[in-house]
Amino acid sequence: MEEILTITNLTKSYGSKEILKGIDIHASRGEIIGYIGPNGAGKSTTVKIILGLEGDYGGEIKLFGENIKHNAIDYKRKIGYVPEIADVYDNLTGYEYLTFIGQLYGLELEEAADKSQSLMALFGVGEAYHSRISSYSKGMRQKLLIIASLIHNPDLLFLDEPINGLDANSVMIFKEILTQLAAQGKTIFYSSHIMDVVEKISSRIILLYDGKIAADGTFAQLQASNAEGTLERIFNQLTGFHEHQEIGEKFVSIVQGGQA
Ligand SMILES: Nc1ncnc2c1ncn2[C@@H]1O[C@H](COP(=O)(O)OP(=O)(O)OP(=O)(O)O)[C@@H](O)[C@H]1O
Repeated sequence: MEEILTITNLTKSYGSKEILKGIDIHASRGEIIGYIGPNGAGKSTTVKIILGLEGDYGGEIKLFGENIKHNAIDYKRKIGYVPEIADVYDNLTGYEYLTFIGQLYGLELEEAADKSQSLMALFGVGEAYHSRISSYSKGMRQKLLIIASLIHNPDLLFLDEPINGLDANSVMIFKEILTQLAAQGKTIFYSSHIMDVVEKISSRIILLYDGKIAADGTFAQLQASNAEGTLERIFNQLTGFHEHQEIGEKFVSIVQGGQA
């Protein structure tokens, strides 16, 4: 299988805080990798390093066979990214934003416009194409971000909580899009805390915990070597967490004026 992304012994610190303590990740063509871990584990940090948005790291990252340190610009054309929190230019219309992004990636205006309009229509937001983004609902903005990440037909896609705000029908469409993209040989990194979605769509799941890769395998493999049952239970087990009931009870008690 052609290796698209190879991360070897990646380390990253912020000040004296070690976030990534030497992680190894291999991703091949056509894989959908569910990249999970507790809040603050370093998932976004990993993605930002791969995208070249964070420079100061240890270890080696190869994309499409080349070390990203030696090939600073070219590889970015082959990557799409849906950030968890995005600064979208509110004053632009959907048309202006998407054609701007498309042209940044080297598309001609007409091609970018045709693609954008068709993709917005398919996602059920075609009538908002010429409206300002400031008037979009949360889900409409998310659809815009998804389209913007795909407009240049990237080979590698990084998605951070991509279905945030999407309604149930749109989630079904989006899952189908991911399945089709993977079948076309695209590689997808899917970061999310919604465990049942990760469980269903990922061909492989990687769990980042305490700066290291705590698990890496198919859902079936994770079940075989950890808890049987859902990915949520496997996540609880691998992160050593069992106190949800106790914490929830204390929380409600304090809300109601009781003792901690
Ligand atoms: N620019 C920064 N300066 C200092 N610390 C940072 C910076 N960016 C991230 N961190 C710290 O690095 C750690 C990892 O953050 P990161 O955003 O990668 O986590 P995450 O796994 O994506 O979390 P979440 O699931 O909550 O989105 C956190 O402790 C965070 O406070």
